Amino acid sequence: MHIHYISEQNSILNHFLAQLRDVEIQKDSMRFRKNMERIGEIMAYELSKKLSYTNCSIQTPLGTKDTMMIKDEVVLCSILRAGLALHTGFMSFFDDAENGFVSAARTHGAEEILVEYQAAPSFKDKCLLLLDPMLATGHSMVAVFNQLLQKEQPKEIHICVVIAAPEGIDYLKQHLPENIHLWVASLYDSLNEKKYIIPGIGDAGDLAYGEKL
Ligand SMILES: O=P(O)(O)OC[C@H]1O[C@H](OP(=O)(O)OP(=O)(O)O)[C@H](O)[C@@H]1O
Ligand SMILES: O=c1cc[nH]c(=O)[nH]1
Ligand SMILES: [Mg+2]
Repeated sequence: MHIHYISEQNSILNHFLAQLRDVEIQKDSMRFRKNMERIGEIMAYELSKKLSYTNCSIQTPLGTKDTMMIKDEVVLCSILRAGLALHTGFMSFFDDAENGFVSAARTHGAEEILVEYQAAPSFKDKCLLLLDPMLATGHSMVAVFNQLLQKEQPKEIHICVVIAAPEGIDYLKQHLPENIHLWVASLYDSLNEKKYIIPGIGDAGDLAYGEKL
């Protein structure tokens, strides 16, 4: 698995991650969602550098300009609920991408994952970006991956998360194909006995959309 950390170099990304984590600032759910979006935009830009490109000729009013454009179609697929705000950020940059949504709820202390709702286009021979801000045990991501790829295979796969625990990264390494990319925005988080990421941010879905019953 190719792992890309996008905050190894200091940048304004530090501020957006800090605001996600800040126990006071995160109480403003609009700002929380906006920060997820802005992190999604930064990650989308960094990821775009690793895609395949092909030469296209652009007609201007005064002539033509050869321009390298992204070669493959992109499909953005996020994991409900927390993935939605990250999805908006990616969509703002990959604005001609098709979009898919899959639900995943951790039950019984993250030992079981309930994958129910799935609405996704074909991603055969396309570049599939799987989006979820949190990678704790990795069980949700692997459950969704297996469910999505039951019938067809994409040309390439990029898993995009904001905050990852080492246990989650190891779990993906054990259960997913070698030739996928994992993009991570934060560094140096771990996992507690309740399978929450420490210091983490708390419950991303609840912070973005309200506490679920
Ligand atoms: O790596 P894992 O141990 O599977 O944990 C990560 C998952 O947990 C959270 O979802 P949750 O089940 O809280 O649903 P929500 O996003 O609707 O809050 C988060 O959004 C991830 O999908
Ligand atoms: O810390 C965590 C772990 C899983 N899901 C979350 O939303 N937060
Ligand atoms: Mg949650």
